[in-house]
Amino acid sequence: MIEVNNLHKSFYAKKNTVKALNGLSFSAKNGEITGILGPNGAGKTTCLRTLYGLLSADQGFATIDGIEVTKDPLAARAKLGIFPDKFGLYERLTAYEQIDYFASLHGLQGQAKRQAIENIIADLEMEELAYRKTAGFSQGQRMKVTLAQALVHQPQNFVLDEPTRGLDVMSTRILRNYLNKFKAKGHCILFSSHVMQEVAALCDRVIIVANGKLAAQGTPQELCELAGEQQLEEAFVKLIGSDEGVAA
Ligand SMILES: Nc1ncnc2c1ncn2[C@@H]1O[C@H](COP(=O)(O)OP(=O)(O)OP(=O)(O)O)[C@@H](O)[C@H]1O
Repeated sequence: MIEVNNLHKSFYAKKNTVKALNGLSFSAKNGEITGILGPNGAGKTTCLRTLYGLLSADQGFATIDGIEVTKDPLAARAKLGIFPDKFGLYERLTAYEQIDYFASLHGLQGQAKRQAIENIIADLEMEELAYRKTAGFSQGQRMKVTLAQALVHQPQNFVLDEPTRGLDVMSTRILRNYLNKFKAKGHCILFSSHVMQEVAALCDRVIIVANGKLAAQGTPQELCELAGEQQLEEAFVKLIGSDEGVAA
């Protein structure tokens, strides 16, 4: 379970200050896929970076399975898989070596590590990719390696930032199927998006963020009812009070 409590974060430039988070609070439960939906610049990535421990909030806190991220970052990260917005692969490594590296960073060793790597490779049906260097991999292949390295330590919680950006239909379907399988095992999944169809198709609950704070939350159907609209896109525009930065 992931909880975000009254997060505030400002970025200071020479002439102006950007308030990226302005008192954002929500929770994402086990056995559910929760989507953070918001227009460009709403604060989604800033919120996720705070969860990973890459940014520290000016005020408020985030917890992963009850562990406060800033108080015990290593323990919190052990319970978290991260799928970042850019796939940073080490192109001279094979897919196996890449996954092995992340498994080691999470403290896995020896036979337990080998077993964990083999399990995730089998789970993602990437046996044919495993011993190839990742240089030249397609976006879909890179996505699989990124998923494998995020989940090799079998975290309870999985956070993804704009996971389907740049993926074709087949890769998007593979990712969605995998997230549904992961959810069925009782894991907590939180992902950010500004793509309506993706959120409507995948999410049990939606957190709508605008101007760094919660604008509304609920199931896609509840949000439509709240806004008196049939489509999530229309409901979203009504609930944030603008259509700026919205992607269909
Ligand atoms: N490192 C930074 N330095 C200065 N400003 C930043 C920094 N990171 C984010 N911001 C600003 O904070 C605000 C929120 O940005 P953030 O990336 O969290 O939004 P987002 O909802 O993820 O947007 P998008 O959908 O476009 O990715 C934006 O105005 C952005 O320009």
